[in-house]
Amino acid sequence: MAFCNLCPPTSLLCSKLAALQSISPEKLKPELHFYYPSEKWPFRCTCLFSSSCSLSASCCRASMAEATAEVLTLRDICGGKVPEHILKRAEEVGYVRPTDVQRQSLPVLLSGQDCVLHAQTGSGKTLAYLLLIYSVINIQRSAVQALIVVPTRELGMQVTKVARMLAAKSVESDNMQRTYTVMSLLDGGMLKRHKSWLKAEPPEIVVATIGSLSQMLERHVFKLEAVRVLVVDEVDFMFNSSKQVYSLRKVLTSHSSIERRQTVFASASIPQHNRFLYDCVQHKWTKNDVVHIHVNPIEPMPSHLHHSFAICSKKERLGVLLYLLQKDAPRSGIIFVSEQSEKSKKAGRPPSATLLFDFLKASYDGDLEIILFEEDMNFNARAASLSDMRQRGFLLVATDLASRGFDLPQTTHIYNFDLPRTAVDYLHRSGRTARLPFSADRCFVTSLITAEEQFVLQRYQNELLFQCEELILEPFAP
Ligand SMILES: Nc1ncnc2c1ncn2[C@@H]1O[C@H](COP(=O)(O)OP(=O)(O)OP(=O)(O)O)[C@@H](O)[C@H]1O
Repeated sequence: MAFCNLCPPTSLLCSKLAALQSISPEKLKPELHFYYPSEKWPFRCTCLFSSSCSLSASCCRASMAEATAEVLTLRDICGGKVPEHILKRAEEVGYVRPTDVQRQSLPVLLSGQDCVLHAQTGSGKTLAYLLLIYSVINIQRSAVQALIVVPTRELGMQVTKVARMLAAKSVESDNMQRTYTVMSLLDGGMLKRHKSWLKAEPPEIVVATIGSLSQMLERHVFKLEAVRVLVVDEVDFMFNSSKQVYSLRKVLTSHSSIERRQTVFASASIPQHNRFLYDCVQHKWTKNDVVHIHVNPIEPMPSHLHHSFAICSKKERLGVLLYLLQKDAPRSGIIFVSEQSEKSKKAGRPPSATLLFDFLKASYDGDLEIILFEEDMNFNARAASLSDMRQRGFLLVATDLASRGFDLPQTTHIYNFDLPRTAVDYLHRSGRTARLPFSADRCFVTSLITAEEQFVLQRYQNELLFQCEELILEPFAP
């Protein structure tokens, strides 16, 4: 039985399936028979992930996903490549079974190829790229070896937390106990202190917002020459942001080179992804053979989300929201409000998030803590809000600043008090709920819209392929 060394899961899968007599070929998808047609099934499978494989890679992956879903663990996929203490720690915190994106991407990532991870919100992309990072860094080398670029301070804090949690156990190296160090280089942070730290004892992993990272690179505080993995999370947002795109391009092409590093881009939304992949190669953001791991392309939204809308006038909205909060009794919820316009700022009006927050403070009589999170708050106030959210049930009033990257798995309800500006924003707001990968519990997204906005919501439904049900509010009169 010869297996391609690029596809360790294949050999494992075969031996596991062989051992597990209970799984018969009939239980698997028909495409799989095509690859395993012989009587000796499953021993004929060889190089499903190999680049020399003549069969369609995506087809292979889809079939593999079906089969591996039943038997493989994260340890099966990563064992021998990701250090044992990291895998143990992952298991201790409950990461045993791989999610779809982890199952499909890890073999490719661990084989060293550049990747675009394109999978639903809450699908576990962070763990996928962190396991890759821990598989390549060398604890004996004192240099920044992995860099994760994120769009916001809050997402950076979260990624840092997961990275540190995985590296919590120390390893023995040169007769010393060492742990991997993870530095967060985030806007609003103590850059002076970080500067000394970077010079004295460079961490193996840096998680950075592009503003702070660029400052450090321009001042030659550190270089990216030893970086072996470069991840850009929420990549579509970063390339779309006029403030971030210039610096990001510089990091990708001037400060480091594709030849020396493995590049990973991640997001739940990559509009016009074929064009993006073309640009990746053309602009040398990735190598030519970058792999697009697209999980659930025909279902961009998590399936156990229930979407609804209530039609009401702008004046009625506060009353309707209060009514819905009482009726739904969320475990925790996020209420999204539009960002304040420049015109309204100039006129000296308070942001609508603050107005709604004040209203709920005065009128909501449920058990949840009302918390505010918006652009105008300083970084300390934002951090305080985040820590409040982690401690008890909450109703968070937020702008789209909270629509990407926040991982608060206890959130059961999302309310769009203002309709998001784009379908992509709708997707990311909705993705702040349904964040327990193996749970079938239903979570809810409700939009409060005027009759005129109904066609906008319909457009989002067409684009994101989901159904939205109308809530009939009668006999309630807000
Ligand atoms: N293998 C796993 N087993 C159990 N839970 C997991 C696993 N992988 C990830 N999770 C959990 O799933 C949740 C979502 O993961 P993560 O934040 O990585 O999603 P994401 O794909 O980056 O989402 P987004 O695009 O919204 O940022 C987290 O709470 C994480 O702890």
